[in-house]
Amino acid sequence: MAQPKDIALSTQPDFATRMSVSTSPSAAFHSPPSSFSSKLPQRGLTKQLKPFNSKDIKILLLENVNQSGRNILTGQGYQVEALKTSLPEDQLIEKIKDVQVIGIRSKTKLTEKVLREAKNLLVIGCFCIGTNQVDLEYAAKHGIAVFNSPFANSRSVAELVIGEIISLARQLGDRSNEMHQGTWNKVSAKCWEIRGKTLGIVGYGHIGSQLSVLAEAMGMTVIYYDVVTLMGLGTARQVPTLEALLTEADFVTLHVPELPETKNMISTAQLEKMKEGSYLINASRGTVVDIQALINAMRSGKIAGAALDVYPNEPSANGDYFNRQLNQWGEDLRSVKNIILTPHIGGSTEEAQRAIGVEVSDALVRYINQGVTLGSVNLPEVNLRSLTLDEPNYARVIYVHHNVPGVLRKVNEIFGNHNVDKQISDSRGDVAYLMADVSDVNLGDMKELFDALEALSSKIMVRVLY
Ligand SMILES: NC(=O)c1ccc[n+]([C@@H]2O[C@H](COP(=O)([O-])OP(=O)(O)OC[C@H]3O[C@@H](n4cnc5c(N)ncnc54)[C@H](O)[C@@H]3O)[C@@H](O)[C@H]2O)c1
Ligand SMILES: O=C(O)[C@H](O)COP(=O)(O)O
Repeated sequence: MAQPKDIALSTQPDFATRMSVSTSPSAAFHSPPSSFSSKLPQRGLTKQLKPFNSKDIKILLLENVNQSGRNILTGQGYQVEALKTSLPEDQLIEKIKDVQVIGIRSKTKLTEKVLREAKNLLVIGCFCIGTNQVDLEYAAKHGIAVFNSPFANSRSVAELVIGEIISLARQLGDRSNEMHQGTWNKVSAKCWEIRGKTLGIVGYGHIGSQLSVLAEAMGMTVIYYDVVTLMGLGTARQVPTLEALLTEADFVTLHVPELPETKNMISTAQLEKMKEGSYLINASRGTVVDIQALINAMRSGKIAGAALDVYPNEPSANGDYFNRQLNQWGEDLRSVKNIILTPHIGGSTEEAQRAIGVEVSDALVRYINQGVTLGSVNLPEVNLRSLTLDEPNYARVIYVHHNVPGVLRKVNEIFGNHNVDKQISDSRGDVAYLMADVSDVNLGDMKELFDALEALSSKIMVRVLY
């Protein structure tokens, strides 16, 4: 049976040692889980936990998750099935029934309909930044944690956009296509340096702010619009409205999440506000730009160039799928001049994929083996110091429950005469997460605790690890 070893020393070096990736500014506000902090004094060596009502941990990885991540998961003894593509809904529903863990990227849609069938699912790993493809609320209400990698591909996206700004300003795509057709077409008309031009960044988060620094280093003036008031890096300046940004920028680049408010954020009215002969770049989500409106604006000459990395409908696998069947404007878009079309490769670099593989797999392992939710995007972030080999008869009880009055009293009644060595509880909206380490328990005690918690009306999910 491929299970986490009963009581084993963790042989994984810590994340920061294996991959020198940067940490999110917000990460500094959390204490690191103790499995990260091998240099801190510990009472004993960390014990790897497993469920008392033991089942194999089966994991389905879709969309070609990087080998770095697969190695960590198989190294834990989990059963891992890895596929290169995403799956059509009917096949996904069949496969997801069987697994405790699913790893996806941006294509796999984990809707309520799919998740309803995922009766064994404990946790979802999004091996990417975006989590819009998952019904986060449904998952939370069913005790399914969701993790992502919030910034490991930000630099890759920012670098791609820098390349596109220069390529659009110099019409590189068209010149290269012409040469591939055997045509020598040496022109300077409407080809520009980017020095001294204004870059307008919509969404000044992880990617937008990275891009800001790179663009300024190349002599661009940077302005940005964000719904949150944020300090600009370097001499970048926040503008109060999207309209102010559109009227001032020579290049507009979009780095907002997919939300109802960002759907068609750039459509005919916004394109009309943009400067004559300006450029538009979208490497965020396909729903953010009204593509038919963009085609019209480019045909009229209002917009001099565009780069798109994302589309409302994207195919689940590589192949000749970018056509009218996928998106009805497909062929029109392909016929426009000075438009760079890329197949959602903003985060597709070796560096980013390797780092994401490690970061998300580490989060999954911590969650599966220890119940730690640090970094979860849909459950409260809860951490409890790891159990050690000095604590052999302990059980870690995890109780995910509806956030209603009176639950803690009932839970503590169930703990009854046991000694609760440490306990923590937090809530996020309607869902609360409690973790407690109980000492001096045997397998029979664990079953009793499990059954009693299962019977509570507030229960969403119970796990007992030892
Ligand atoms: N093309 C790719 O391969 C690729 C790779 C990574 C991320 N992405 C996409 O890029 C998006 C941005 O990534 P990030 O890491 O910078 O995200 P982030 O969360 O760090 O930053 C997003 C910013 O957008 C702002 N924002 C939200 N709604 C807004 C609105 N209506 N108007 C203006 N600003 C708004 C937020 O306040 C935040 O500052 C992701 O959500 C993802 O969809 C694409
Ligand atoms: O959300 C993301 O990180 C990007 O859109 C990249 O998605 P991908 O991993 O599917 O390329």
